[in-house]
Amino acid sequence: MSKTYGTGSAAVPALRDVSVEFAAGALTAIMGPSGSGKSTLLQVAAGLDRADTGEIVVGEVELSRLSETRLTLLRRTHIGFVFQAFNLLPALTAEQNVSLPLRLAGKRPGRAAVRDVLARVGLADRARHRPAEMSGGQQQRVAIARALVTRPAVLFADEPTGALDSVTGREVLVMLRELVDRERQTIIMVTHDPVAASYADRVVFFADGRPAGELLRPTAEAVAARMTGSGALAC
Ligand SMILES: Nc1ncnc2c1ncn2[C@@H]1O[C@H](COP(=O)(O)OP(=O)(O)OP(=O)(O)O)[C@@H](O)[C@H]1O
Repeated sequence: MSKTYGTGSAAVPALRDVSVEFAAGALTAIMGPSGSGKSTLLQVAAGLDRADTGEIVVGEVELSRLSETRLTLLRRTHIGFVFQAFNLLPALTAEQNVSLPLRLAGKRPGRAAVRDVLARVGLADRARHRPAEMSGGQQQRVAIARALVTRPAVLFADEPTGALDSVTGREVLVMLRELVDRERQTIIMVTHDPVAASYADRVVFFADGRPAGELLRPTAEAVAARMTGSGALAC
């Protein structure tokens, strides 16, 4: 797929003839310098934005042929998205924030299902708390629970630990890893942090709007070496 922002002399090619696959049931990290196209890839792959050319296939469904209405429906049911800024509604409790996607999809959220997903992210005892009453790590876990409540095929996460200190960030990463190991949840995560990337099964490096190498079963050291250029032989 390709994606260019703007036109004429203001055109910025963000993705250039990208061809990349992400395995189901695995945690994949995407890394690369600022402006290399990571967020654009995530937005396009999640159906939040459209590619100019090419195909995006999630499971069996090809997104680029879908109408806006069908794409919105598919996003609500098959795709979860977590952002760096947790984007929770401050007036709502954890439970109410988590049930929001079900309400938007016109479903009546069952309390048991909502409690279950909060338990899966380790927040069974925080259901009645509002975001301001929780730590950053807990708020991000509520955001992840909200993304998981529709049981999406893919969870996309754009720098999910970017706003967290290293200890709470670690808790979120352990939880993402457990979702993959225990439930075979498919997760695709953009990160700048080699430690965060080391929780992944595979790291795909982006440069100038294209994949530029990968590491399997990465260690933080190997990722850092690859990013500074000294690990060119490692990928
Ligand atoms: N809405 C937009 N309008 C115009 N150009 C954009 C827009 N969004 C991104 N770009 C440009 O597209 C290119 C890729 O941006 P993108 O945000 O995907 O990179 P990134 O790798 O996620 O960067 P970062 O690590 O800084 O978040 C950059 O040159 C950026 O300036």
